[in-house]
Amino acid sequence: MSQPVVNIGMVGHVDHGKTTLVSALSGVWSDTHSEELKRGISIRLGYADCTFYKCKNCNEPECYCTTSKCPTCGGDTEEIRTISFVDSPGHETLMATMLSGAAIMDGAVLVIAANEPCPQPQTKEHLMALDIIGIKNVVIAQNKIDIVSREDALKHYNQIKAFVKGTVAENAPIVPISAQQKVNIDVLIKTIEEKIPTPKHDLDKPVTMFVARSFDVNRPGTTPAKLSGGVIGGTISHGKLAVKDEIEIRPGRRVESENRESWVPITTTVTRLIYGGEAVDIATPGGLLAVGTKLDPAMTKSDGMAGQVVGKPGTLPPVWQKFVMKTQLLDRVVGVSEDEKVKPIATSEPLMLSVGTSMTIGVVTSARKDEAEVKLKRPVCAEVGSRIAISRRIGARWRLIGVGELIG
Ligand SMILES: Nc1nc2c(ncn2[C@@H]2O[C@H](COP(=O)(O)OP(=O)(O)OP(=O)(O)O)[C@@H](O)[C@H]2O)c(=O)[nH]1
Repeated sequence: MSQPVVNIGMVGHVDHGKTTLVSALSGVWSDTHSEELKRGISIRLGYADCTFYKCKNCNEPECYCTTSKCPTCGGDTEEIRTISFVDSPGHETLMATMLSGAAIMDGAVLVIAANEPCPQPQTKEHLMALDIIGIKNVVIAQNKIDIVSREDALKHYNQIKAFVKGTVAENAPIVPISAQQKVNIDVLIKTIEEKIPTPKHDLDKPVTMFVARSFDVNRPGTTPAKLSGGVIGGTISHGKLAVKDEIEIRPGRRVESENRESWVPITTTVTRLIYGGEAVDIATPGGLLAVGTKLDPAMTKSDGMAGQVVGKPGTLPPVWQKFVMKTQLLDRVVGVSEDEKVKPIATSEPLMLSVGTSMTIGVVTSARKDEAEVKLKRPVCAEVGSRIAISRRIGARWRLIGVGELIG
């Protein structure tokens, strides 16, 4: 397997088949967290790498697969590219996790099960999140066609068409599949190849990596072999990282002294770089990377470092404890059964802000017409101009209400 070059998100309503599809494409379960197995829903972001191949013999019709020998004719294939799938949870309470995953997606597969009317609430909410974060390359997988009649599948297809009208997915191709029975997976691969290109990466800029997960080395089954020390997982957005590099992690760790808190950047050394279980000496953008470090595993366990940003010392963007953002609110709150109107942002209200892979609560200290000043519970490391997904607590849940831009 070569190094992955693109991250593709699996998004959509709970139980519509995202994890099953990642498994059908990659041959592995993207997440085997014990709590998730018990509850039967994805709780954290799942990851899996998958190499796509094209058969050299079966040209009519073109044959795509995930194995180096063609499953149809047994002939040789050529490798196209390796993809990292980011499997997001579809449950409504886990929207923040979905948003932090969306920050590292270059494109997305919106999975919509054909045996339920479309749209379901998180089908809407996830599509809106892609729109807000600016993910334009979307493919729709109309899943579970094995359990509906042809007539119902067509009716459902038309529901999808009506639902995506006027959204970022208006022209997204819709591929009917069965992830469980592995039907039409080759067509889905071909469509992903056509619709979700590899982004252009700048290798000359100083390296920036967004941390989406982190582990201690003791988590069974998931930590690549031969790693010691704390492991951070995420994606490089530009630049390169090499084994033995000195790195800085920001905002870093919280320090409290004389009742005042501050955040101190962490420095450490890269000991291993691993893509999909394989060690490399140099890591480049695209794909999900595990970085072995000399950090104390207690710091990295249970996603403790998620939301941090990694770079060479002295090169990372500023850390903000408060900032002003330009805001643009949605007309209606999506993701609830009855859409309701979005009220303006008010002074003193808490908002959940997703900036890159970081999620933080920001209390509004001043609300103006299209701007809000917020004081953050946890600081973020971000460039001026970064996009911010804004959620508000409505009932018992955080709901996406708009998008912001960090202006200073
Ligand atoms: N009949 C049928 N069942 C499917 C298909 N794909 C998935 N399923 C089943 O649907 C259920 C949910 O599948 P998951 O892959 O866990 O769904 P998910 O979207 O990842 O769920 P969350 O991550 O919790 O939101 C499981 O019982 C799967 O076996 C399919 O193509 N056909």
